[in-house]
Amino acid sequence: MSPTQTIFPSHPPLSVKQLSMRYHHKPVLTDVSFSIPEGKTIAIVGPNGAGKSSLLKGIMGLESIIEGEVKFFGEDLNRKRLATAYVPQREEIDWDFPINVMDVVLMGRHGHLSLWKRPSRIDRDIAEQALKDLNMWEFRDRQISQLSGGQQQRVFLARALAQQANLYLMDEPFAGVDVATEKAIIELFSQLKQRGKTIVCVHHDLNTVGEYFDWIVFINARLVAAGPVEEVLTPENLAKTYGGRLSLLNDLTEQLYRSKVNKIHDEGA
Ligand SMILES: Nc1ncnc2c1ncn2[C@@H]1O[C@H](COP(=O)(O)OP(=O)(O)OP(=O)(O)O)[C@@H](O)[C@H]1O
Repeated sequence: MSPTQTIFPSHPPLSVKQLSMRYHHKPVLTDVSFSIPEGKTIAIVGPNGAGKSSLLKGIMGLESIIEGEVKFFGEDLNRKRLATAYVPQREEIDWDFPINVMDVVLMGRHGHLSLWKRPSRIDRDIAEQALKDLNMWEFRDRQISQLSGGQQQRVFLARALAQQANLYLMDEPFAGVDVATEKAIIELFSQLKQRGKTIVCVHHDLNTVGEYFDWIVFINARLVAAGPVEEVLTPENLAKTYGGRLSLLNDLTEQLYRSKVNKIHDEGA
C-alpha cells in the first residue's frame, strides 16, 4: 500500500453527499460530496466567503440544506449527537454571558446526563481533566468574560473534550490565538488522534496546513478536491481554489512544498 493510501471504515466518521445550501435564494454551496477517514486531522480550506463555515453549519444542522445527505458513522446526526462535538467560531459566542469556566466545560457533559440530573462526580472529574489538559484548571472559577481570546478558545476546546466525542468539528480553532495556545491545540489534536478520534477544522493558514493536518478538503462554493495532503496539496488545486491571485500562490506553493516535505521527513524519521 502506498503511504498516501487511506483505508476507509465501512462507515466513515463523516460523509457528505451532494450537499447544496443557499441563503435567501443565493447559492453558497453546490453539490458538495466527500467522505473522511477515521483517526485523522482534516482541514477545510478555501478563500473568504467560500462557504467553509456554512458547510460545517449545514453538516451540524444549524443552517438548512436544500439538498443532500450527511451521515455520521453511517447514521443521522440525531443518533450520533453524543459522538459529535462542534466548536463554533469564537466570534459567534456571547462571551458576556454570566457563566464561569467550569460550568461551560460541564456543558460538554449535558448530553450524557438524564433529564434534570445534575452532573455527577464522574462528570466533574472528566471536566477537571479536560481543563487540566488545556492548562486552564486554575481559571475554573473565572467568568468567561474575564478571559483572553486564547483562553476562551481553550475553554471551548475543553468543553468539546469533556463531551468525549469521536468526531470533532471546529470552526477556525487557531484564529486569533497566541503561539502557546496554538501549540496546546496541536498537542490536543495529537492526543485525540492517538485515541482514534477524527478532527475536522476550518483552517485559514496555508503555511501550516501541510504540517498540522493529514487531509484537506478544498472548497470554493463547490468541492475542488479532498484527500491526503500529499496528494491534494498541489499548485493546480490551490489555483482552482483561490482563483487568479497567482503571485500570492507562487509564494504559497513554495512554502507549502517545504512544509509538506518537512512533514514527510518528520514522519519518516
Ligand atoms: N446567515 C447568512 N445569511 C446570508 N448570507 C450568509 C449567511 N452566512 C454566510 N453568508 C454568506 O455566505 C457566503 C459564505 O459564508 P461562509 O461564512 O460560509 O464562508 P467562509 O468560507 O467560512 O468565509 P470566511 O473564511 O470569511 O470565514 C458568504 O458570501 C457570506 O456572506
